[in-house]
Amino acid sequence: MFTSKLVNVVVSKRAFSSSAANAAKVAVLGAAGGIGQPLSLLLKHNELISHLSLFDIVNTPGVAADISHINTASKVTGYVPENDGLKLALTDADVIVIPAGVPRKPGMSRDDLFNTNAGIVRDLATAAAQYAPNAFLAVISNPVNSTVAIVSEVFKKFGIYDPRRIFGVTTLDIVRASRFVSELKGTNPKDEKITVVGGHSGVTIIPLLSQSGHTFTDEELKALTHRIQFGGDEVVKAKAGTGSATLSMAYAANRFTGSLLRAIVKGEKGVIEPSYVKSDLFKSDGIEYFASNVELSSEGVGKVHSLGKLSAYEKELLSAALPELKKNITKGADFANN
Ligand SMILES: NC(=O)C1=CN([C@@H]2O[C@H](COP(=O)(O)OP(=O)(O)OC[C@H]3O[C@@H](n4cnc5c(N)ncnc54)[C@H](O)[C@@H]3O)[C@@H](O)[C@H]2O)C=CC1
Ligand SMILES: O=C([O-])CC(=O)C(=O)O
Repeated sequence: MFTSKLVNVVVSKRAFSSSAANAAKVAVLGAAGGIGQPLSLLLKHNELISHLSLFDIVNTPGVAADISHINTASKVTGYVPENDGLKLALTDADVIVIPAGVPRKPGMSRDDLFNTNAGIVRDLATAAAQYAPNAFLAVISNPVNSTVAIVSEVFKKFGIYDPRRIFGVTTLDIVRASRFVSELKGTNPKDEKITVVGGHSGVTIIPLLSQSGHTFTDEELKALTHRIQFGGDEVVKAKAGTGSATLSMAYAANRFTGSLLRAIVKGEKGVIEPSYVKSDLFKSDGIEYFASNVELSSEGVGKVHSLGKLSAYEKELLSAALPELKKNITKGADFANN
């Protein structure tokens, strides 16, 4: 009796992680940056994380030492490239979150970051493929519409591609949308469930406000849609050359990572987190990745939800988004394959 109980415990504990029984090793790449630091701070509070592994090209030992004093159970380690730092940071990681790369300055588009960030993401994805081929990977680095394609192509080259494990983090668009709608309607943003689909830049961000349960005048609809699509620009402008959204992004990435961990570590069902993933929704238009509501499972992407009924206005937004999205995806895939 006693022995068999013990065996059961051991078996169920082994079912999940390579690094710990019922908690995960999470690696943050770009952990000393504007997003990386507050994100790591928030992740330190997550009891589903046993080991928080922080990597950046600079300053990570200090960030890790600082965060490691917080009295939650997880272990925190910090690495820089010297002495096999990236390999050590990634080995046995269950989840990899990537906020590495340069942010926008006023006047730039997310695509203007491609020249710098594409190479950074390709190199980090290459290391992930080598040292943590079974990990789930969440890309924050912009342009997300392209960087997800880069990671996917790198993983294909290594023969380890599993589209259920790769996510572009678009949570901030949903966070903003619920906040902006609540400001207009005088509601609690926590109660607002606004669906945002497409990609993560300008016109590729498509809020489905017709599904929000609210009614809007045409003027309100246009203003809200524009604000959700260009919310990132508001922050870039206000920060006046010192960067883009970091704190709200850390909040959003923490929410996304937390949802993913609930699905993959605890096997929780019905966790829906919108994200930019391999999707068949617009396959016939030649579009490989698309953000929509995604039901997470123990394998990562479970069910990709379809868009539901769109208004005439939303159909127009979709028509404007698809060609841009296709261009961004092709650019990323071509980069990784050349
Ligand atoms: N998906 C989204 O919704 C959002 C994405 N972003 C994007 O996130 C990225 C990071 O933004 P911030 O944290 O504000 O920038 P940041 O410049 O403050 O931090 C970036 C960090 O990446 C590090 N880094 C650079 N090359 C690296 C490499 N090869 N390996 C590891 N680390 C490396 C830098 O040392 C730095 O600490 C940007 O591309 C930005 O556009 C920002 C906000 C929202
Ligand atoms: O606007 C930017 O460059 C950063 C970003 O992706 C966002 O805030 O949504």
